[in-house]
Parts: sequence; C-alpha cells; structure tokens
Amino acid sequence: MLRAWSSADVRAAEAPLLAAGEPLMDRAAFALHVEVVRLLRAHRRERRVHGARVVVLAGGGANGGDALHAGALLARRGAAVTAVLAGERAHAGGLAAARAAGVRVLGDVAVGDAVVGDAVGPDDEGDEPGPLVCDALAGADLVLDGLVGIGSDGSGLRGLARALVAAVPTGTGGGHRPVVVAVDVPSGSGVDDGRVAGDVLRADVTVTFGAPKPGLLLPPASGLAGQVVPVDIGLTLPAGGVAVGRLEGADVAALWPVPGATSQKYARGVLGVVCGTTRYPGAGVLATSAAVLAGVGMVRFVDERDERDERDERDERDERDEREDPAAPPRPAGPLATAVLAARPEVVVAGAVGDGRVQAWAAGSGVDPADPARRRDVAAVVAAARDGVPAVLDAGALDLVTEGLGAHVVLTPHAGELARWLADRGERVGGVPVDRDAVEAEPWRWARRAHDLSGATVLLKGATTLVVGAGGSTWSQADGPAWLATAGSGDVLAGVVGALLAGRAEDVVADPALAARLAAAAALVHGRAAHHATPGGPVSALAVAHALPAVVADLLAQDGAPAVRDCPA
Ligand SMILES: NC(=O)C1=CN([C@@H]2O[C@H](COP(=O)(O)OP(=O)(O)OC[C@H]3O[C@@H](n4cnc5c(N)ncnc54)[C@H](O)[C@@H]3O)[C@@H](O)[C@H]2O)[C@@H](O)CC1
Ligand SMILES: [K+]
Repeated sequence: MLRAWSSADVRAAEAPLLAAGEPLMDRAAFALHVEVVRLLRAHRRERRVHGARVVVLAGGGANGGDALHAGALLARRGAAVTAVLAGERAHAGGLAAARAAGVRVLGDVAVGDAVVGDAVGPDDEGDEPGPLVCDALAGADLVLDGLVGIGSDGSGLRGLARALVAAVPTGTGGGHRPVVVAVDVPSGSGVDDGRVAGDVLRADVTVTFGAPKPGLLLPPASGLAGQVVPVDIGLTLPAGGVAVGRLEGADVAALWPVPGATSQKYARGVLGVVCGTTRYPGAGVLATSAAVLAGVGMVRFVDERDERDERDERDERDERDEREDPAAPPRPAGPLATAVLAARPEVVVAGAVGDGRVQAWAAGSGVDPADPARRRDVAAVVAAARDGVPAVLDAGALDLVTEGLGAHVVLTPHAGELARWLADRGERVGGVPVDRDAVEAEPWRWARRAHDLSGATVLLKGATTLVVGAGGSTWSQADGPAWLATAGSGDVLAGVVGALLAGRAEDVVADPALAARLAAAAALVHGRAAHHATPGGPVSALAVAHALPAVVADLLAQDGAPAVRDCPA
C-alpha cells in the first residue's frame, strides 16, 4: 500500500529530528542522486554518469538545497552539472557544496555579501532565462526540478521559476526532451490537494522524502508526477494521519472474499442486479458477467417488466386467489433476462426486487432515467440500500440518490455525472453550478463533497479513480490503461464492486470504512483486467470481464494469499 501524508504531518515528523541535528537533507540528496544515477544509466546511450549533462533548477528553499546537494554528488561522479538559481536567495549549504564540487552556477543570487554566477536574464529583472540557461536546458540529458517543494504557497509558480519551467524542452514534434526528475514534488503542484494552478514541469520520476504527499496520488497533479519513488529519511509519521492511499496487489488479495472448503453459494454472497433495459440489454450482460467472473456466489437478475406484464401478473394473481391456489407459476424470462441468460446461464432470474434474498445490490448501469418501469426497480434498490443493504448505484440510479445514505452504499459516477448530481443539489463554484471541468480540476474536493452530502462511499471514475469513504478516507487507483475508457467499462466495474459487496456484506455493514477499500480493490482489478485482456492495445468491456478470473487468480497466488480460506478481516 502506498500511503500519503500531508505536508503538515511531514513537517511535524521532521521537526524533532532536525532539532536533534539529524542530517535529513544529506539523506534526501543522497537518495535523489542514486535515483538520478539509475536513470542516466538507463537512458543514456553511453550507459554511464560520467559526461552526462545535468541541469539543476534550484529554488531558494530547502527543496533547492536537496537539488543542489544532489547536483554536487553527481558532479563528483563526473557529470557536467549546471545549477540555475531561481530564487531571490539560494540554500547556502547546497550552493557551497555545489560550487565545491565544480558545478557551474548560473543566477543572480546574493549569498551573504557575494553575488554569484552569471546573469540569468537579458535584463536586470532576471525573470527571463538567458542564453546560457537556454543552451544548458536544450542540451540536458536530465533536469532536476528543485524549484519548490512542500513550501509551495499553492498559487502556481511565479517569476523566474515559472519562466524556467517553460524553457525546458518538451520534445514536441519529435525533438529532444530531457528526463525530468521532480525533487519531493513537481514544483508548484498542489502538494496536499492535487490541484494544478499554472504551469508545472511534467516529471518522469518524483523522488519524494519521508512519505509521498497527497498531491502525488491525487489528479490532476498526480498525472504530472510520473513514477513516485518514496525515500525513507527516518521520519516517524502519525499512525492515524493517512490522507490518501493507493492499494497494491497484496492489499487486494487480503480483501478478496475467497471461499472456504465448506462455503456454499448463498453464504458466499448473492448479488441482485438491476442493470440494463430491454432496449439496452448490454449493461445487464456486462455487469452480470463481471460479477459472476469476479467470483460472486450467485447473481439474481431482476428482469424488466412492462405495464402489460404487471397487468397480466395482477390478473393471474386475482385468478389464483379465486381458485385459492397460492403457487405462482414460474414466469418465462423476458427479452432482457433472455439476453443475460444467453451470456451467463448461471444467473437466476427474479421477477421483481424483493423476490428472493440478496446480500447486496448493483443497480443503475444502462438504465435510462426516462424508463419508468425499470426506474421503479432501481428506486426499490435505493430504498433497500437506505434500509442497510450494501449496494453499488451507477448511472441511471444516481439521480435517485439523496442525503442520508451510509458508507455501505457505493456511488460510481464519472466526472460529468458527479457534476450534474452536485449541481442539482445547488453546489456552485465561482458563482456558477459545478460542471464537468470543475470536477476534473478538483476531483478530490468534489468527491469528498458528494460523500459529505450523501453519506455514501463515492467512487469517481477517471484515468485515476478516486474513492472517498467513511470519515473521508481516500483511495486513489491508477491501474488501467487509457484504452479502458470504452463503452461498457463502467458496467463491468459496477459488477465487480457488487461482487465484493455481496461477498463481504456482513463486514461492510459492520465496518463503515470497508466499502471504500473494496471499491478501490475493484478499481485495481478492473484496471489490471484491461491490461491482461489486451496488453498495450484496444480492449472491449466484455474482454475486461472475461479477464477477471485470471487476474484474481494471479493476485491471490502472487501476493501470498492462502489458496483456501473464509472471508479475511
Ligand atoms: N527541512 C529539512 O531539512 C528537509 C527538507 N526537505 C526539503 O525541503 C522542502 C521544503 O523546504 P522549504 O520549507 O524550505 O520550502 P521549499 O523549498 O519547498 O519552498 C520555499 C521556496 O519556494 C519559494 N516559493 C514558494 N512558492 C513559490 C511560487 N509559487 N513560485 C515560486 N517560488 C515559490 C519561496 O520563495 C522559497 O524560496 C521539502 O519539499 C524537501 O524537498 C528535505 O530535504 C528533507 C529534509
Ligand atoms: K520540486
């Protein structure tokens, strides 16, 4: 599990160690230089550090200090290092180490009484990179972004720092682009909330100290961090202070409901499904297939009834009453259930919500809000969820969701659906109703808001999926390829979430925070199934569902979970 701590928690953990004289910056800089050495060896044709051209962008705080110390270590290993000082001051220790190691320093920065380096800009303003800086950046093998770390004021980069970021070659049109390593965080990104205000240099790798910060896991900033490499510098972080986490395979294996030797299908969990309509049966097939293939004990699929069906049933019931014959004859499956049965003959068809017991529900995928018959079934599921039955509510169920649900209910909107749901409840930003762009700019903020308003666990679908559950516990999963943004993909995810809720229904009711972990686990397995179905290529939603058994088996085998057991804690 990857866990992020807020910058305040990290600072609080650093304080006693700094007071005791622990060399935290030396540890950080050493680990940073080791990662840079690895990258230079991997990326340079010469496969070595000697002669590599490294540019250090150094701000005036300790983040710049880390970068300058790392630059000094690289220079001592034979790299040609140029440091560009972007702040009104420079980290004195870092600058001294860099100069002593032979780093070329560019910048108009006063250190003590001395002015060091060359003028950066063509004018005295100093907020335009000059030709020396531009040449260094154009020829760099690797750029270290040490402009700002957790000391960022969150308003986006200013002045020369901003101009330097803009001057780093982006490689567009097939041109040269250096490897970019962010020091602690990509400079100027929202350290604690993942917001991106202004230009941020996109990193290939972020080497982060003490613990990952929330912004490294939260979109949109997480999309600029590249691979996150956490470095242990000896901090003791508060046990309860986790802001955001990311599940890994072993965590998911430990959560997955695995049957024991004596388990039977009812005890293993029955999922009731109200997805798809006669007109659009696909979502019913996909959600059901996903639930079955994710390993649920049984699916009870609620068939669609139109008004004529209901009238016939009423007449039939009246006739039976007259004959005093209580046994209802089995009703033939309608066209929707027939389509679902053709794909998944394991499914049991029910005539209505409430016909037969279920441990959890999946409802709303592929249900048109304008379809009155199917909507009645969805509304019945929402009512059951309100009464305490775990449920995943998707697409056509979302607008029936109001406040007062519990975290045992998982909502699965995408950004547009979440925006609509929030706007319908009067949520505004900048004086206008929340829209899709607002949700995409601050997905964590709005997912938390939806959780606060509904009481439900909120799974916000996207390239990075966020799950906010009881107490604001947040999981961020980025496990799938971009190809997963395809029709029907959300129906499959709803089926997997439903399977997990049904398989661990009692635990979900007992532990309010569990539904969020299960929803995050579903997102991980869904993403991995897409990779597994077509590595590197386009993928269909049904292929994702079909890849589920192999992915779950891999997880359970590779991550050391026992082969047979009952539901784990
Ligand atoms: N305190 C320590 O000994 C340690 C600190 N560490 C490093 O120190 C960093 C935190 O250092 P600081 O607290 O000095 O702060 P930072 O170095 O992160 O940021 C402060 C500097 O950034 C400038 N700045 C802030 N917002 C800006 C903006 N929007 N545009 C341009 N410049 C801006 C400030 O003027 C100041 O020069 C961590 O991120 C980490 O890299 C690590 O070395 C671990 C140990
Ligand atoms: K940085």
